[in-house]
Amino acid sequence: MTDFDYDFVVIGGGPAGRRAAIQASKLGKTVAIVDDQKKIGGVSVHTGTLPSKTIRESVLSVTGWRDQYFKSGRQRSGPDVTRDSISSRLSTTLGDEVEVIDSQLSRNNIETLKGRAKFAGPNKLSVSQSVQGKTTTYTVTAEKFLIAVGTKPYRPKHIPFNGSTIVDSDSIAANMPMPKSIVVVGGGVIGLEYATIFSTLEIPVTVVEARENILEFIDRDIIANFTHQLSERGISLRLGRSIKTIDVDKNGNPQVELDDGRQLRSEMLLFTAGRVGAVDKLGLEKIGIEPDSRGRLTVDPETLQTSQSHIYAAGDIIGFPALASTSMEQGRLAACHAFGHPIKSSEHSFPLGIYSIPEIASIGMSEDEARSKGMQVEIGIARFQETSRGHILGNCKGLLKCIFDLNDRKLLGVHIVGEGATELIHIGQAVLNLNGGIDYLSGTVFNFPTLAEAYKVAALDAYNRMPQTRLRA
Ligand SMILES: Cc1cc2nc3c(=O)[nH]c(=O)nc-3n(C[C@H](O)[C@H](O)[C@H](O)COP(=O)(O)OP(=O)(O)OC[C@H]3O[C@@H](n4cnc5c(N)ncnc54)[C@H](O)[C@@H]3O)c2cc1C
Ligand SMILES: NC(=O)c1ccc[n+]([C@@H]2O[C@H](COP(=O)([O-])OP(=O)(O)OC[C@H]3O[C@@H](n4cnc5c(N)ncnc54)[C@H](O)[C@@H]3O)[C@@H](O)[C@H]2O)c1
Repeated sequence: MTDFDYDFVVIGGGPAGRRAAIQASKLGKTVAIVDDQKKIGGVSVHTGTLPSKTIRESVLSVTGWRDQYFKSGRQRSGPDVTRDSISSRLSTTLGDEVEVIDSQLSRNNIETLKGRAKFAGPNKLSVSQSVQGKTTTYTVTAEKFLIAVGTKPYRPKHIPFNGSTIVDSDSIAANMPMPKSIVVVGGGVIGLEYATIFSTLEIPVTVVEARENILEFIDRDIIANFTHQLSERGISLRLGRSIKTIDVDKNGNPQVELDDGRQLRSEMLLFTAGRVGAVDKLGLEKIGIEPDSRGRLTVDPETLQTSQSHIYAAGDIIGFPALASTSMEQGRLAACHAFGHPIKSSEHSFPLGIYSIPEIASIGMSEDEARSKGMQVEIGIARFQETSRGHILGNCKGLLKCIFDLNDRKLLGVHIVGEGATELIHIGQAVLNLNGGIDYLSGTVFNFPTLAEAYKVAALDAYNRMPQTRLRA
């Protein structure tokens, strides 16, 4: 048998890589993670999930957003106070997170190798690290590998990124700007999360989205409520519009020309039109693996093996759904398969959570999807204003929508917009995945006063409209 330095080497210290490494170590394997950043954690900890959610929480707190209903106006803090508050919260939150990760890895005897990994052969990586301008390179061998290198912002060549007035989401996470106005190009998840954060700071926001609708994977009633809330706040949505040119004027301010000839001017432009796999200089040609045009890798969805059976891939690099939550589970599945403990990937629906202001969350089928499959459905809707908790919070604009199968009374989908949506969705997730339905939700007792009570209100709403013959005696 060939001697390798490690049983398993993971490239990338994000959620997929870390979960895989810990799982392999629990199975008694020798494991190393190679990561090219100063601190472990990946996009999730340093430029993506955690920074954006921490900035959001900080902005909600500094603006008194959650209390606005009871106050005559919103709190106004100067940009310096806001920026200081964000940066101190970011430094504490991310610092704590890195400490926990470091401790988990060391408790599990996982070695962390700092540097950029590149395949030098089927079982060989070269790792290069630059310290004070001097690059050192060494070789590491392993029996099996996981590619969990994640993604980076898509930066087309014709966009004049300059790191100050024309930026991507990495720049925002590194240094939260306070522009006087902002244009966000790309009304996807990242664009809308940041657009609503800026708007909460009372910064005028215009979102340009090439498609006719935003977030097409979310139920349309939820999007109607969401876009209504955005327009009430003055966020301008330019849907079905693409960018003709983006330039900077003599003051360095972005100037956008849309395909209909309209001009948009602002102090800053955030470009969030998707992400691409971080596969450049990974030496994939040395191992016969070819990425697609967006740098993503194809794997067997059951085993997470690439075309080379000893090389696995997981996380954002394999594409949809590209979430921290699903990446972790993919990493675990890959490690279990690699070391003889295959587990079946869950057939259960997973939730989506969008941390815009207000939040959106969703699980299962949308109404359109169920109807397009020819299913007979009944819909139950609860507005947060129908719950006492909504009144106590002064936050009544939320909506919870349940979709039930009219024939077997089972829950098919839940869609929520409003405070707490990303937490509330897990009640729907449990009921849906355990095959529950309208009888459970309408007959169960929820704590009072809670927003969770909206599930009961929605279930009763649907129940009252169901044809009598289908109602249980
Ligand atoms: C702004 C933003 C907000 C987000 N919010 C959410 C959210 O709220 N909820 C959610 O579930 N998901 C969210 N995501 C998505 C989430 O961050 C990703 O799904 C997750 O980070 C993917 O994890 P990963 O393990 O694939 O790799 P990543 O977290 O991308 O980490 C990959 C690591 O590998 C390193 N690397 C790359 N190439 C090499 C190489 N050759 N050698 C060594 N190291 C290398 C990278 O530098 C990085 O450290 C968000 C993403 C962004 C950008
Ligand atoms: N809460 C969460 O779970 C969360 C939060 C942020 C990011 N993420 C992850 O990050 C990934 C990337 O997010 P994203 O928002 O960058 O990508 P995305 O693919 O979700 O959205 C990009 C949007 O930009 C639009 N677009 C593309 N080119 C355009 C152009 N030239 N002009 C105008 N619009 C254009 C697309 O139509 C699309 O709606 C997501 O798919 C998601 O997996 C998740």
